Amino acid sequence: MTTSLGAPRAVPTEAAERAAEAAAGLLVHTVAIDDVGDLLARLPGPDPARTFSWVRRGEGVVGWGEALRISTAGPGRIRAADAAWTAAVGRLRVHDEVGLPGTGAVAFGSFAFSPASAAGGVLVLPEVVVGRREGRSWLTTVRRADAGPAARAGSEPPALPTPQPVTAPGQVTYRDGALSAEAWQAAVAEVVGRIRAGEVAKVVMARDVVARAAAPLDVRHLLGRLAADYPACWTFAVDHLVGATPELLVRREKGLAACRVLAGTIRRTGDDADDLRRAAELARSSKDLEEHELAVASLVKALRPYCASINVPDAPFVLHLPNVMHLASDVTGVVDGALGHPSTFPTHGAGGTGPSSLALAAALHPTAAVGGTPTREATAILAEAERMDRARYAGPVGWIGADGDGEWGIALRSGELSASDSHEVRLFAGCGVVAASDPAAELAESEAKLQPMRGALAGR
Ligand SMILES: C=C(O[C@H]1C=CC=C(C(=O)O)[C@@H]1O)C(=O)O
Repeated sequence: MTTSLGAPRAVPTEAAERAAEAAAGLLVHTVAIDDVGDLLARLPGPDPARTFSWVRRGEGVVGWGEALRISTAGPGRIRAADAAWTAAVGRLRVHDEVGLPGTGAVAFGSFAFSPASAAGGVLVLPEVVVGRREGRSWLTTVRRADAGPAARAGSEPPALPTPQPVTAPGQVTYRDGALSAEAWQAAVAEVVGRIRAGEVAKVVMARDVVARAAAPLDVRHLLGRLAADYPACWTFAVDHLVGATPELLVRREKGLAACRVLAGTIRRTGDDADDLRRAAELARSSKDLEEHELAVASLVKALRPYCASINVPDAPFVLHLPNVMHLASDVTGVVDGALGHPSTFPTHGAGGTGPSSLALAAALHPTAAVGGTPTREATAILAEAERMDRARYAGPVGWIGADGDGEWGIALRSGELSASDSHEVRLFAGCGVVAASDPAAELAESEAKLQPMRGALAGR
C-alpha cells in the first residue's frame, strides 16, 4: 500500500486520544532570548520528576514543569508514545518565533529497555523549555489558552525564575544491586559458555549498584557534574533517569538520520602515552572489532527499511572519553518519506516526512550494543542471567519536536533516582560479552562505565 504525505494516520490508540484531549487548549510560544549561558544553571529546582535535560557541549534543551504527559507500556510503548505525540501536536497551538530544531513544542521522553518492564515509557511536554544552539537562545512556554492573554510577538519574554541553590549529595555509600560482583561474574561466565556452545554471538550483560547519599539528591548537581566531566556525551534527565551517554541511537533532522554506534571498550589509565597505546590496541583487537561489527551490522539492518540511502564508515574510530575509550562508527542515512511505514508509523505534522525520530528509535531499539546478537535470543538470555529489571537503563532517552525531528540517545552511564526515597539512586553498567570474554575483565569494564555516575555523586 502506498500513502501520500498527510494521509490518514494510524488508528488512534487510547493514549493518543487522551493526549489529544489534554493538548487541546494548550498554547506553545517560543521567543528568542539573550544568550542563556549555562543551560543547566537555569534549572530552577532539585526535583527529578519535573526536570528535563538534553545537553551536549553547552547546547541543547532543558525544561521544567509538566504541561502534558503521555504514559505507555508494553511491547508497543515507543510507537504508542509516538502516535500519541502526533495526536497531541495536532491539537496544540504553536507560535514559534525562532524556528530551530528544539524550538516550538518539544517533549522529553524515556522508555524502558524491556517490553516486560513496569517502567514503560513516558513523553513529557514541560511548562518551560530553554534552548541554545549555534549562538542563539530561546525560551518556550506552554500555558492554557484560558489562563489570560497570550504574549504578543515582539513583547518582552517572561523572566526566568531564580534557581534555588544546588545541594551536594554529601557522603555516599554503595551496596550491591541484584547481584554481588562475584555472582555477576559467575553469570557472565555462564553466558560465555552459552556463546561458546553456539547459542548466540553476543550478549550485553548489565549490573546495578545502589548509591545512598546523606542528603536528598539534587538532580541538578548530578547533571552539572556529568556535563562538566563528559562534555562529548549527551547529558540527560527525564522522569527520574539521569546520565551522560556517549551513544546516539538516532537523530532525525531535516530528513537526515544519524546514529553513533559504540561497541568495543578499553579502560583509560590516566597516563596519556599509555592511553594512546591502549587506543591503538583497541583499534586492532579482534574481539572488540568483532563485537563492533556485529553492532554496526544490526543497526544498519534495522535502519535500512527507513532510508533511501545509508552511509556506513569502512572502519570505526576510537572515541576518547575520560573513563574509557570505545570503538565508534557514525552511520548516516537519508530518511525516505515515501518508504515510511504509514500503516505502522503516523507521518508527522504538516512538514513531516516518513517515520519520526521516535519511530526510528522504536525500529532500532534494542541495538546490539545494549542487547546482543541476534537480538531476540540475546535479550532473552540477558533477561534471565542479569536477574534484574533494567527499567529505563539502556532504553531510548531524548526529545522529539512537533515535526517529528528529535534526538534519541541510549540511556547508558546513568542512574534511576528513586521516586520513593530521595536519597537513593540505582546505577547501571553493561558490557558486550562474546566468546573471548573474561568475567573479571568485564567486571572491571563495568566499574569503569559506572565511573561517570560515581563521579557525579561525589560530594563536591
Ligand atoms: C552497555 C553499555 O555500554 C555499551 C556501549 C558501548 C560499549 C559497550 C561495550 O564495549 O561493551 C557496550 O555495548 C553501558 O555502558 O552500560
